[in-house]
Amino acid sequence: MKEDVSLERETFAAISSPVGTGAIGVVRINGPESHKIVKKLMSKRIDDIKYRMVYHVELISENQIIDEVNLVFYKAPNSFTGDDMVEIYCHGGVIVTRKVLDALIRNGARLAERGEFTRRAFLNGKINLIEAESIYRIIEAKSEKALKIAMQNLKGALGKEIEELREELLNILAEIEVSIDYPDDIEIDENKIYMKLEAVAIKVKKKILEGRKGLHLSTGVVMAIVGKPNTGKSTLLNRLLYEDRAIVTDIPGTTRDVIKGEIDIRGVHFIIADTAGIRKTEDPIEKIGIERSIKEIQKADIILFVLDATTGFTNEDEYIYERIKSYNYLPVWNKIDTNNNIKELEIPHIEISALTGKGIRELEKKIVERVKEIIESGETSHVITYRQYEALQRAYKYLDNALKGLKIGLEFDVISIDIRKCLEEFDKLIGRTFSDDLLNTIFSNFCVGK
Ligand SMILES: Nc1nc2c(c(=O)[nH]1)N(C=O)[C@@H](CNc1ccc(C(=O)N[C@@H](CCC(=O)O)C(=O)O)cc1)CN2
Ligand SMILES: Nc1nc2c(ncn2[C@@H]2O[C@H](COP(=O)(O)OP(=O)(O)OP(=O)(O)O)[C@@H](O)[C@H]2O)c(=O)[nH]1
Ligand SMILES: [Mg+2]
Repeated sequence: MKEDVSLERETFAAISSPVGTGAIGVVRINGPESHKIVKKLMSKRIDDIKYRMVYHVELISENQIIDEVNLVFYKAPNSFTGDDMVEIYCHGGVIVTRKVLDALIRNGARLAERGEFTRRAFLNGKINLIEAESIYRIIEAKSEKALKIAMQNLKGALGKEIEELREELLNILAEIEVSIDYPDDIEIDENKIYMKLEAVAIKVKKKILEGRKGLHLSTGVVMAIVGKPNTGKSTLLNRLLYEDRAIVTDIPGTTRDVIKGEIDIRGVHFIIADTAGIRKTEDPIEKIGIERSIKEIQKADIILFVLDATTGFTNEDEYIYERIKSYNYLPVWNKIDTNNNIKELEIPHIEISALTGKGIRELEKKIVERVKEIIESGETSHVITYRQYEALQRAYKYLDNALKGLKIGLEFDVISIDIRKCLEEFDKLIGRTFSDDLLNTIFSNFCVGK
């Protein structure tokens, strides 16, 4: 249904300035009909419109003046989107911007979807996918550092590095393929191939390690609250967020899905995920919830392992401990306001009452100490989205496979499969290849009008 409309009416419009009152509001219209639609509304008739020039006119619809505005016409492909486009600078009121938008819609445009202007810029080859993502990060940046790496990416930082790695891999692949095609004529130096491939792998690995820091700076530190059912995880989430976000009951298995909240703790931005209590269960919904908890463990930079002082350390805790011990976790004994059964663990732990708030400040301090080590160590890379991070991880996996294959003397045609897979990941990362689903996921984060 939605798609039919967009095919029918390719020209779309949106308010691009923030909702609210401001000195000036910006309304944009993009697509083949955009010039015609705006001209219809102009008080002056201008026959040979000059592009990228500011016109001062009144917009008139149904004999009523909508507003006195400035206008700029852009002619494809010389616009932000690469399409025909018009920018309208009107007065910045909530009603007046909406009336300008209404007039455009009534004259044949449709409403833009989230991120659709930027999406057009990507589809028209004006920017690559990493640059599109960096525009979003620029808008969302909450610190100067975050803004700086996003801005460097808009100027192609990560994209260029990936293009270079891609070239190196293509060269290696070419050498290998020649030897596959002409096995008798070409003598290939396997050692040299190995070293070239290893050099690429090392660079990718470095990107991944540094990428973690880039992610922290631009999105926040991911903290998962994990434990068996009923230990007070949701109570703790609410306490840390200063907000009644998650449902709390005394029934074990209350939280079914991952519940997230964001907050600054001592100057560090955290994304906190409260998870379903982990236990063996036959309940199909709870099972899915627990699978999600396990996924959050893998994504987290720090895990709060919540233990219940009223039960002590049980077999269920042991089961979870086995799953998290290789990650960065912090044991937290909760409910110390009650008679407690705290068993000393070898590792340092923290004691709190999520209910009364006792020990929470110390917990926050400990958490920040732990993550500061990660945040402040090493270089920053230009990886600024989880998508980019995961693509690099997959790329590395294929390179590693290829290297292992070379070591044990696999045939070149087998090695070349892994190299191609890695190239595919690079292509997806930059957006050289993409699916509608991927674009929908990326641009659905944007605001309308961007
Ligand atoms: N008024 C206005 N300000 C804005 C934007 C916008 O779309 N409109 N931007 C939106 O994000 C950012 C600037 N980015 C822009 C990127 C490309 C083009 C553009 O017109 N590109 C043409 C011409 C290039 C040239 O002559 O330099 C092109 O690529 O062909 C404009 C703005 C921030 N400020
Ligand atoms: N006495 C005491 N009770 C607490 C404390 N924290 C949580 N509780 C109680 O423990 C029960 C479970 O709390 P929840 O926060 O729902 O526990 P949960 O770990 O999220 O449970 P699931 O979502 O089922 O895994 C509730 O009755 C809470 O009021 C605490 O510090 N002291
Ligand atoms: Mg819960």
